[in-house]
Amino acid sequence: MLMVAFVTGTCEKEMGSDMYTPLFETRRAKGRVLYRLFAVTVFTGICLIWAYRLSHIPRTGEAGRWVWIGAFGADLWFGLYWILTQASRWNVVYRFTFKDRLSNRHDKELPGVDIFVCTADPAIEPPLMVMNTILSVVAYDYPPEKLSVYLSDDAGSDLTFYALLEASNFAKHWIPYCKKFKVEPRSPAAYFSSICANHDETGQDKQLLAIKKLYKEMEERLENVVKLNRVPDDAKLKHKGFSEWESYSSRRDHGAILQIVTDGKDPRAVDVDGCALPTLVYLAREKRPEHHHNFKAGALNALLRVSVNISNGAIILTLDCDMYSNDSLSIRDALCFFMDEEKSHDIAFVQFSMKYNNITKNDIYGGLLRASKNVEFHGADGYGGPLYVGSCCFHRRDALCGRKYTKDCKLEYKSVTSPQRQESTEELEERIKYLATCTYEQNTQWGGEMGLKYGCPVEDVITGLSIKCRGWRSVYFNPKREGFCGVSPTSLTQTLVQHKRWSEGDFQILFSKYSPAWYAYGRISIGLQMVYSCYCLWALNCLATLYYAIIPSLCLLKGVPLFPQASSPWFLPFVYVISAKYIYSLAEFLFAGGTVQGWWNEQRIWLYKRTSSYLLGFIDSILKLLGFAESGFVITSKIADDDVLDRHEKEIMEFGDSSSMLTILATIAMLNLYCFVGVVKNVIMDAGAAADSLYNTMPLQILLCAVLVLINFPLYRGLFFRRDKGRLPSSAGLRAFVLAFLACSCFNFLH
Ligand SMILES: O=c1ccn([C@@H]2O[C@H](COP(=O)(O)OP(=O)(O)O[C@H]3O[C@H](CO)[C@@H](O)[C@H](O)[C@H]3O)[C@@H](O)[C@H]2O)c(=O)[nH]1
Ligand SMILES: [Mn+2]
Repeated sequence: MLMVAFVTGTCEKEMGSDMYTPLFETRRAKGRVLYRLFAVTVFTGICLIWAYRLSHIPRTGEAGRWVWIGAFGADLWFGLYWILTQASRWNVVYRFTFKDRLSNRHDKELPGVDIFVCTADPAIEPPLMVMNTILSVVAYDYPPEKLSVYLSDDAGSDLTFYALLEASNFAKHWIPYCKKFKVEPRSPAAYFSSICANHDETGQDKQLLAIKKLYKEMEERLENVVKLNRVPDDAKLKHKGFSEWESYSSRRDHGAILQIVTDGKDPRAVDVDGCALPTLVYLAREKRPEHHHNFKAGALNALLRVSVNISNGAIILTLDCDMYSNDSLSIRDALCFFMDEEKSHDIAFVQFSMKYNNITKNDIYGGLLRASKNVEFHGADGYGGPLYVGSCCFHRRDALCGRKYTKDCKLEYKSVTSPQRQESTEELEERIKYLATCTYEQNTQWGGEMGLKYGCPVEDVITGLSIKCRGWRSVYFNPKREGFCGVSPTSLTQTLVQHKRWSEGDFQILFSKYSPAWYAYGRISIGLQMVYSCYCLWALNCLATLYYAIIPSLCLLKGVPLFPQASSPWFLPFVYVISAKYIYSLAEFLFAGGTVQGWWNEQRIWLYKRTSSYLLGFIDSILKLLGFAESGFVITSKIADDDVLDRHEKEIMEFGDSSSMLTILATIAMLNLYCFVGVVKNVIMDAGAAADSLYNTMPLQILLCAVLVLINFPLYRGLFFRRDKGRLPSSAGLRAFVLAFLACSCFNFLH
């Protein structure tokens, strides 16, 4: 193994082709045996807890029988769910690429790569941000004649088109600059802010100033256009493409607009140094009120069809508009997985990890999902591959379009040439526009067996699963320097809304044709079935979590014990399982580069997501199953006011507008505060013996209630002590008071 690792690309060539050296390597995580032993001890603890619950059910007529049965249900659920999560930790693997070998062996015959960037609303996805993403990918270190970038604009906005024209002009300066100075990252905004921070402007000073000036001018123009909400007339006259907007009536009602902004096949398309430019295409598919547009999945499918006729890249990268490339060599990394002579033939997609440039030190909204990024996806990789999460993922075109895996599925990049063309760019645009019309997909397999799946708010996860069910594998690549960098939500409401969409979508997959629970059986490994089930069951977690966040505290106030006494031997498994689980999760978090405060914040966010987003996601899914609701796609906003950003920097929780989700969270927080204060009051009034017996009979309930009060601290602060705009709205607070009071009274009345 070591030997192979040290053979460099050049040696390889000299040794001849009979000596195969892989383009990538897979290493198993260390300490797996230790982890498995640990997991077995926790499992034993869980079994003991189940045994305790079953053997101590109060008899009919005795107090607390129903709450006990409920607690058994919750413990059973948590135990079973914990077992499912073990699949993500049982078989962790890491991947490493050898890009120098790729260059030595394949540099002359690299496949075409098509990059799809999606945007949907210039008001919450600022064109300047989108253009930074576009510029970061047109500047990839890859032969320009093999690189094509497509922007799908679901808003069909001439502002975005204008921005793309501006970006294409700026690219003529930016690409040569990046290549000359080996710039990283290649999103101009990110690059400029990174060098400001480092004060490292030696050597290239003059050119840096020049390119920065060009960028600032572009930035100003784009910001002006957005502010005025219209494109200046002189710009409209300069490019014939704007005439397409003459028949445009609204973002939900317009014809297909296809504009090849830079045609890589045109010899005049060169940068300031005279080098060829990558192809750059703008597409706003047709939208009509009477046709459902299927959100991002519909947009990507239109791009899949249109791009066949323009560049037909064998490899496709899908990107959200807020995820810029952070490493100009990522395409080459991905190709190491697709072009290895022996191990690549069944790899359908390579999901890259991503980082976020707006996450604060202690990550108050848990946006990083550290465990998923650094452990669970590696674990999924060990069983056949990670989920496709929509962005930062390289696909084989044929697999994404519905091809089944068979033994002869080696990537045929040499025979897939980009279409030869006799016609002019305009003629081509006119000829293939119909591929992006509303009616094109009628009576076809698109959205079903072909392309991205329709009807699910997480089109990405279900599409990835269906690809796997057709026999393919995927790979998770999490390099030291992340390949992509994006924006994470900066308010609690946004985080909760995003997770509602995810949990709802994942839950629906469980009941879809591609259910990981039954359809996938025999098609993917059992380990991977478990991994997928974990995500699909996020929503259902709401029930047991709500139970734990409410009932034990109410019982505490009433003096009904739900857990063993401190002196009982049954106390031990509870203490062991709880501490083992949390100490392990803290260790995992710290190991993945987090802080203790960050871990605490993440626990809070899990509680909030489970009790609000997942609950509503669960309810909506049931309504949808019964045919009462339709699934939507609430786009996450990528902008925020200055004072919101300021609070974000200071890690002050931003509650935002009064949504039903905030009311639920506030109700639970109030209820626990009420119970806790009630218990403290009783202890103080009774003093002595009463307090002692309380500590002995209900230590775990006291602990649970205290932790719930402690973890809700930012919420009490937002309700009682803050005056800024990001505080918890008093309407939500008022509703929470009433609801918490009602809950306590009802419980008192029933028991
Ligand atoms: O009708 C739509 C709605 C959204 N989008 C685009 O989809 C992307 C993701 O939308 P966003 O609001 O940022 O959602 P996120 O929750 O951040 O997205 C995650 O979750 C989605 C599935 O719910 C995946 O599609 C994304 O790739 C994944 O990053 C953005 O580029 C949007 O422009 C469209 O193109 N058309
Ligand atoms: Mn996003």
